[in-house]
Formats: sequence, C-alpha cells, structure tokens
Amino acid sequence: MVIAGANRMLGRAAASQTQTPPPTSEICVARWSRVVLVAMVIAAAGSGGPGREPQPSQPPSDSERMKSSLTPLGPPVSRDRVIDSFPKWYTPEACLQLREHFHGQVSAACQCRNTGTVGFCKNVFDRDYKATIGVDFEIERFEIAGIPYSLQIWDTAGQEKFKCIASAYYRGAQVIITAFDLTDVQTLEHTRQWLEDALKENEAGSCFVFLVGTKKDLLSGASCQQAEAEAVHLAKEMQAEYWSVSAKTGENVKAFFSRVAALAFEQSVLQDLERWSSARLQVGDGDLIRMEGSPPETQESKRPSGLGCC
Ligand SMILES: Nc1nc2c(ncn2[C@@H]2O[C@H](COP(=O)(O)OP(=O)(O)OP(=O)(O)O)[C@@H](O)[C@H]2O)c(=O)[nH]1
Repeated sequence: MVIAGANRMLGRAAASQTQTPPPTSEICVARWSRVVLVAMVIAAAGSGGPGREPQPSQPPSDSERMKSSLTPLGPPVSRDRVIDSFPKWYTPEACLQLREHFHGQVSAACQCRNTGTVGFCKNVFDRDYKATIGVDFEIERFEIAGIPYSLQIWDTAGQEKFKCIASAYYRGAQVIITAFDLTDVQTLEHTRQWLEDALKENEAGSCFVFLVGTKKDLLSGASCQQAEAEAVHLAKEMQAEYWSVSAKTGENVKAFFSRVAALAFEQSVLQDLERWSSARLQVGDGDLIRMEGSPPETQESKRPSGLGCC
C-alpha cells in the first residue's frame, strides 16, 4: 500500500539532521522516544550519545529503545527547530490536547533560553515516487523550552510486501503517525490497519497517535472539506489528532512536526520527573536538565551504559 507524502514530507521536515553529536561530557535528560511512520508514522526520540543512535538497517534493541537516554548538549539547532511555546493543534475537533501551554511541571523544570542559530533545513520536494524499501530513518534535532531534543523518525514502507519488515520497527514508539492521500479516500481506510499493527507492538495508551492527510496542495474548496471531514471522523475513532499537510508547498509541515516534537518532549520530561521523583531536578545554567540523586532501581538502570547520570 502506498501512501503519498510520507518520505517527502519527512525529507522536508527531517531536514539537516544527522550531524555528529557532541562529546558526552554534559548530559541532559531526554527519553528515547521514537516516531514510527506507518507508511508514514513517526516516533519521537531523545538522542543518545556519539555512536549510540540505532542503525537504520536494524530495529533498535530493547536497551536502545527503552533506556532514558542522556542527551549531550549539541551545537545550536536551526532557527525553525526552536520551540518556545506549545504548538497548537490543527483541528480542535480531532485533538486530545487542546491546552496551549507546556505542562506546569515541564515549564518549571525547563528554563527557556535563546540560542544562536545556524543554517536552515534542506527544503526538498521530490515529485518522483521512490518506494520506501523496508524503512527509512532520520534524526531531527529541536530545541524545546531551551532544552536540546531529538526525534528519531522511522518511516516504514507502506507497501504490503514490506509489512513484515515494517512491523519490526513499531515497538517502543512514542508517537505513531499514519498518513493517507487526501486525493484518494481509499487510502484513508488503510490507515486503520496500519495503526492497529503499530498499536499491537506498543503498550496501550503509551503512544501519541496522529492521522495525517497529505497532498493538500491538490485539493481545495468543497472536495478538500469533504476529505478532511471524513478524516476527522476517523481520527476521532482512532483517538488520533488530525492534520492536513502538503509536502509540495510545505503547508503545515513545520507546524505539524513541531507539535509532534513538543508533545513527545513534554511526555519525556514528565516521565523522567516521575521516575526521578525522589531526586532533585535542576536546569543547569539554562542548558541542561540536571538530575541529582539516584533514579529508582529498574532493569534499565541496571544495564551497563557508557552514559552515566550527571
Ligand atoms: N502534489 C503532491 N505530491 C506529493 C505530496 N506528497 C507526496 N507526493 C508525491 O506522491 C508520491 C509518493 O510520495 P511518498 O512520500 O514517496 O509516498 P509514501 O507513501 O511514503 O510511499 P512508501 O514510502 O513507498 O510507502 C511521490 O511522487 C511524491 O512526489 C504532496 O504533498 N503533494
């Protein structure tokens, strides 16, 4: 099954990623989280240290996937990846998070700060369709409320013949994005199956779910409204948040990925705050969320890791 928009949309949004991470001397908290694209689903992620990103050729191991990663402070991210305020939804009818601010605990833990910015993302739209073979992988770096944060984006193939490969990448996703072609309502139906497959591999209620209609540039007026109304209806059933985007014009792409990143970031911080509730948490010099004390004993924390807690 082919859903248009996934790769190219990612290409645009996943931009100038894959820069070499800095040395792991300073550490901040960000949980592994992944975005799985079910034919276009994403999983968000905190980036690991040098050489610690999972390789695109194989699904991440349990330790890579589950451990709370300790993100080194990186070089400044590009200006359009800086998120200072909680990004808004696209459709209030199909949105589970209508609030407009970061969770109070997250705002308190993070000290917003301005950073210098360098560069802009590559802005590519490819009109030729090249099928995803199995899975594509991108890392997109953000700065959210002054804290460096990375999304790992696993774009799984939409074609039926790659289904087995794709499903190996669903587990441990923090965000699931399932996409369809707004100009072909039949593709909307397929999103149910992709979502079901992705949810099977994850704990109930552990993922943010997004339904995304692509090729918005090809529709307007009543036909666009009609397609969106059907999508919003399905999104409500799926307990998903709905977005319409265009990879070609870039409409809503940045806003969408900002929203995904912000929700994933907030959840990561809240989970880490909960896990470390007995420890003292502090934002160090505006650069890092710094933990002191011992985290609760978990299987994760018992695993040997080169990334110690600061
Ligand atoms: N006009 C227009 N074309 C688009 C848009 N998004 C994708 N396309 C085109 O649709 C075709 C398929 O896009 P892909 O993103 O590769 O589709 P996909 O669903 O990811 O495909 P698989 O990864 O193989 O599942 C390509 O020819 C793209 O150029 C869009 O927003 N507008």
